Amino acid sequence: MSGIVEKISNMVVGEQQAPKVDPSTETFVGSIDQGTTSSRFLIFDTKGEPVAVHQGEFSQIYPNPGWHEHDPEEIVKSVENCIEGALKIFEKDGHSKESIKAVGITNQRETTVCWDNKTGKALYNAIVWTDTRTAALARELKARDGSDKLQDICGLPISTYPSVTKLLWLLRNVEKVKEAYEAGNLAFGTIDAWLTFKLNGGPDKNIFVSDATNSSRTMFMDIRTLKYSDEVLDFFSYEFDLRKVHMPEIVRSADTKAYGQLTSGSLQGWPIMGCLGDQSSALVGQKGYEPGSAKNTYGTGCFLLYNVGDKPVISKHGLLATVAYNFDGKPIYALEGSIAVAGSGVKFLMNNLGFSQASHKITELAETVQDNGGLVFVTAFSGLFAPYWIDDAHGTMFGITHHTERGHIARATLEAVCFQTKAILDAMEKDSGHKLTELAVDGGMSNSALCMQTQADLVGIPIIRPKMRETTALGAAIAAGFAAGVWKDFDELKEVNTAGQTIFEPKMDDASSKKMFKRWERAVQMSKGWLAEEDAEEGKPQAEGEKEDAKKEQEEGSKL
Ligand SMILES: Nc1ncnc2c1ncn2[C@@H]1O[C@H](COP(=O)(O)OP(=O)(O)O)[C@@H](O)[C@H]1O
Ligand SMILES: O=P(O)(O)OC[C@H](O)CO
Repeated sequence: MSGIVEKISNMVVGEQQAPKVDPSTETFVGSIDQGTTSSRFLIFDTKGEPVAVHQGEFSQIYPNPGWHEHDPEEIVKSVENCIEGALKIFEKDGHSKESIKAVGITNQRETTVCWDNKTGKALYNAIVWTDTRTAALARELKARDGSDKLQDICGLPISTYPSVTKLLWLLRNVEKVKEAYEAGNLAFGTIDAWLTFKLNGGPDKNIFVSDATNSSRTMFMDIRTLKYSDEVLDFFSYEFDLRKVHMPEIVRSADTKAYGQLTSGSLQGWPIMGCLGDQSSALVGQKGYEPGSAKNTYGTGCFLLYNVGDKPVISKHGLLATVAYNFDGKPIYALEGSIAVAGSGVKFLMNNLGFSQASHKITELAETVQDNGGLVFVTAFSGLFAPYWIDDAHGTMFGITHHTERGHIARATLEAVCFQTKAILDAMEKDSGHKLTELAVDGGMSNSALCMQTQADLVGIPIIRPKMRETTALGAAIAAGFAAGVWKDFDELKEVNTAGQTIFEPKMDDASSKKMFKRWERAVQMSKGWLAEEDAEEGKPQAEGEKEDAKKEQEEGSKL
């Protein structure tokens, strides 16, 4: 949570009810931000300032090495709690919910949910975008005839990252998913589709939609037509006929009707009018509307999006083509560099290695040393994503000596994201033929000034950090606000979030910066090939019976 939002939450606690403001004199837009580690609901005024927020974390489930799941029902509950929490603050401050004109949704992308479209019940946990259980399956798919043609259609290469491999794994391995498929009741969706379906009350209304920024992360969508691609569906249908799987209708990112409305809670009846995958949303929130503008969001992972205008650019250097937004049927595209581990590396030091209890303390620890002391941490917990796409690496530290302290490890963890960003910018320059002159940043990890200074030093251009860093949520509010007529065009947003920026200018000399990066590149090459074929074999989920047995054994054990 960015500092400014923490202040808003703290200010309100324990304060008296403020005098009521006439709702006809105020206008607000709500934004659901469903991220990888937490959900939030923010309420923005027309200047793009958040006036109320509530955030809640939910369970991260890691059943096997490389597996990462979420409970889809818990995600919905966390969103509902956040709406109630933020609304309480909002009303305590004297505002009325009647002045909230619409709600937008932004969400973690690729994460895959399968549910029964008759009962509305999820059939398995959501498989999270970081999950690498499909490494062997991805290799199998890459070896099939025609696999090299897919990226040109959908913008993404085959890897464990897009939703398709997750769906195929669920069809192969989860009995309930197979049964729903056989019965013709299997619904597949990313988190945006699941949330809109559930927030609309489930099967009764059966609102089943997704916007193109989310659909472009499944591999199923033709990035030019914004429709499901027959060629892609044919390619992936060799074992299961994917046309038998219900997939959401692809709609515009701003729409007055398609997303329906909230059917329960204090905002029951309020319309959902906007939807953007979180990285596209951050680009919109950073006002990256001109071709050539870019943003880098340091959240759980880190994602650099570069606006390429109204035609997709299919990367030749390890980047992805994605939809930036589609407000009016004229889609705008981005080149994307995706880094799997950013803030999750910081959390790993905290939760798994017990380095500290708070994220900012990791930065403080990193500041206790002058430099990385020769240590390089290739944080390939999910393999390495862009621009490398190495799926047979795991996290590896190079250069440990008797000199190495915890501070060096903290520093190397922050630096790993900066190195990958540098590699992505180099690739982007080759793909686009343009060199960026500055980079806008946001996301939790951008709170670390040390990390942002290192970033500026490594890429050699100024890093611009806005004061209000909830730009992801702001993007979805802008999408909903466009549909609701709160804002009419980008010009009206010119002044939003411009005051109080911090600019990190490059300070390191060129030779030292190049030397650091060269050492990183050597480490990346050396991390390749760790996972042998037998390590990458597909895992199986625990069968229901086995789960029960394990539970009983545990209970009996604890009685002894
Ligand atoms: N001062 C800080 N230094 C380093 N990392 C930080 C700092 N503040 C927050 N983070 C990291 O940022 C991440 C949360 O960012 P956020 O944008 O909220 O992510 P998401 O939207 O993916 O849930 C966490 O992993 C957290 O450890
Ligand atoms: O949770 P974040 O902010 O790191 O974003 C997750 C991305 O959408 C995954 O593609």
